Amino acid sequence: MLLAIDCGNTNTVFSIWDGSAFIGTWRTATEHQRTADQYYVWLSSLLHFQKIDADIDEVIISSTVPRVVFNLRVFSDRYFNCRPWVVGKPDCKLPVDVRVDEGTQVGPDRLVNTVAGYDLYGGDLIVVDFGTATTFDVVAADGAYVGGVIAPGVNLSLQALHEAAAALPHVDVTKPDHVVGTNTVACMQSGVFWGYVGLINGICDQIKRERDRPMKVISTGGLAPLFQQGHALFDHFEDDLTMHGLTVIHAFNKES
Ligand SMILES: Nc1ncnc2c1ncn2[C@@H]1O[C@H](COP(=O)(O)OP(=O)(O)O)[C@@H](O)[C@H]1O
Ligand SMILES: CC(C)(COP(=O)(O)O)[C@@H](O)C(=O)NCCC(=O)O
Ligand SMILES: [K+]
Repeated sequence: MLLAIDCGNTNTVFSIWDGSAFIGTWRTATEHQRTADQYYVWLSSLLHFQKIDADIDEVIISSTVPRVVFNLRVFSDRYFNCRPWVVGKPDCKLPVDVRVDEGTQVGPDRLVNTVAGYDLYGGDLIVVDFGTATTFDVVAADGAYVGGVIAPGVNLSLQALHEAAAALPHVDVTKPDHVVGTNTVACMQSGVFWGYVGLINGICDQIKRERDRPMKVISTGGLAPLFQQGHALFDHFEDDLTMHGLTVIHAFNKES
């Protein structure tokens, strides 16, 4: 069975793929100090608790945090006796072209999202991922990754307001009832929520105009449904887009 690991700047997600379905998914905070043994204690106790009998013999990793990869490699080697595929490394091939400026290290999560989006919906896509950062990834008609947009993440924007302004509290993102807020929290929520709706609309429109063709917009990440509510911002929402992409890349590397 395949263990797929998607390590973002905030959270790391582990999923086990039995060849036709994910039999379990678990999320932990991303901490580069975590050792191989700590990962194993955490994962094996969850498997035990949920009575999942997983015979893991392959591992694939996408990590936006380079420092965690070393311990995840040791984890794969020590506990599953395998060398993991690591997206972005030369021995992990991608089924699509990457057409960006020479020397650019595209975030592996963005490449994985591209592969997943193309596999599910074909080309001419914009994939929006609400992570620590909000990324827009553009997929050409032939599936190639041709660049995108990196915007500050939703929670990051709220946190930056709180940290930079003495009188602004920490608030969670939510859809406010009105655009015009009548208290501090409502004003902040409005700025971030409606600011983001404008950002998403504006960037997707500009991309479509720049590429001069209709494109589908696919969203993923925990906060995507919040923005979808009542607004036709996205054509489709895919909860586990990155995990799907990891299984596609794994299958491609096994075949070739
Ligand atoms: N369902 C959700 N509701 C509210 N916040 C969420 C939800 N899912 C994720 N988040 C928040 O969105 C941010 C990005 O999360 P995540 O997608 O795990 O980022 P990354 O992939 O960069 O690690 C985090 O601050 C996280 O707490
Ligand atoms: C843009 C990102 C920070 C997004 O990471 P995430 O929000 O998923 O943690 C990550 O994809 C990254 O570090 N990219 C490298 C630069 C690039 O993609 O061009
Ligand atoms: K991500």
